[in-house]
Amino acid sequence: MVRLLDELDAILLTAGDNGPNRPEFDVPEEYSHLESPSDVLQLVDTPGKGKGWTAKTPLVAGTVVMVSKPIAWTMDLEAYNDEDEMEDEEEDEGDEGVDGSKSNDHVVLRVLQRIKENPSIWFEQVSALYPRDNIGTLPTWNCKDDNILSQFGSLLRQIEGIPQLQGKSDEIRQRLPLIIRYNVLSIETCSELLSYPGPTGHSLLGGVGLFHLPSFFNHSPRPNVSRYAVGNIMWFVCNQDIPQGQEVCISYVEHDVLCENAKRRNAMLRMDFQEPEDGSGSTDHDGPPFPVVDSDVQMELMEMDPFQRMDAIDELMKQATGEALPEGERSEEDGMDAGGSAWFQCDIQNLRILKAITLESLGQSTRALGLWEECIQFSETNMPPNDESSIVVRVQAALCSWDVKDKDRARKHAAIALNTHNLMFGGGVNRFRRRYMKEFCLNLRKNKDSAETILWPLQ
Ligand SMILES: C[S@@+](CC[C@H](N)C(=O)[O-])C[C@H]1O[C@@H](n2cnc3c(N)ncnc32)[C@H](O)[C@@H]1O
Repeated sequence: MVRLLDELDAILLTAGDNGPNRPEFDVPEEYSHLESPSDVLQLVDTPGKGKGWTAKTPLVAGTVVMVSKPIAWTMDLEAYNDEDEMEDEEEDEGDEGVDGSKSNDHVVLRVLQRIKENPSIWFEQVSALYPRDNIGTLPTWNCKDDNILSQFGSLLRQIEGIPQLQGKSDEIRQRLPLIIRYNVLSIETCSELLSYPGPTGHSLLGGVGLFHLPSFFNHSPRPNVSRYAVGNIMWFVCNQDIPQGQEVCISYVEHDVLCENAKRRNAMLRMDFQEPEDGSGSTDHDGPPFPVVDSDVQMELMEMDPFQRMDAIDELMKQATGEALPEGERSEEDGMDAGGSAWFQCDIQNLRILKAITLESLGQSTRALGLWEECIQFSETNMPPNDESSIVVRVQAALCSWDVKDKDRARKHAAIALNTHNLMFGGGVNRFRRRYMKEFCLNLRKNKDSAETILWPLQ
């Protein structure tokens, strides 16, 4: 994994004007037996859910159950030419609910290209994926890009001419876009990006892909498997002990929205099935339909001078917690008394992170430490067990504690961060230090004595 991370950094360093090249890795040899995980997982049919993976044997937390590379994938950068286009489409998607994204449309073409080159991909992998029947009951593909539609038509005509695929083009035309829609997984390298957005992070390499066996993971709002990617390779790891026979699920939505009520989770899921209501939906206040403090807002805030940023964060925090209305929605009468605006909890968490970073850069490390510890509390209460987000904030809490000379506290946070990381990602302190290298370099702390070499000494 360290080698792959180094290669990713090299790809980013040599990126040209059109962005970085696609990282195309093979599953590392030590994990290749997990491309087909028949020793640990079993496919079963569950009424109402279709096929899904279950544990074939008892699985302990930290077990890697599958490692996979996509049949085909696209980086978002390749699919979207400019930001405006991406924003316009997000608005459209909100209205129409079931429309595919442009990245998905690119994956449709890439999978079709792969089927053309190697027809067995259709027969042995893609055609086995959901939806397999009753496709007439599902919303049809709504591709708005004429160029993609014409390439799709042209590839289908070429496919019709391939002897093994003769008579298949109608089925492929109808099913493939739906297969992509219901099975693609987002690919983001390492969620430590949560605390490290920006042009030198790995966000440029993000995209979506169609995977074969991972497509049989069903969704749960309480997933017992977490996933992470390095380049185009995806790891699936048990985040808790799983008894034999229990269903093994991932979350189709980002972990940081899992603590929202079922109504909001369902809106984020945008699938043809709904998670059952959990009783919390009815108390929803009018809040934004999607999280607000995304990576663009975070970058915008980080570009401000720290004092100005503190004011902006405090103002957003008030809006997020319902103490104030967003700018433009205030009137003389209601002033700041908006009441219950109910933003997403992950927005509040992101604002806490940004505020802690800002306070530390202003030398107010004791106040920052309080916020880092609130972040830990939030992650550990609301995210799936052993979530990477809690490791990220523990790393910061350890470094911040060291800065305020609370060495015991620093060692405690450091040990928990390393142990959790080792459970979910393996590789001991070397891999840990490689993955958090950029976090260590954040230029926040007055104490520049490389606390990381003391807190996480190489063995
Ligand atoms: C990626 S596929 C998962 C594998 C699928 N069950 C199959 O039979 O191939 C996604 C589809 O599985 C079904 N699904 C996944 N999680 C579900 C859940 N928690 N409840 C009901 N259906 C679910 C939905 O039909 C969804 O569109």
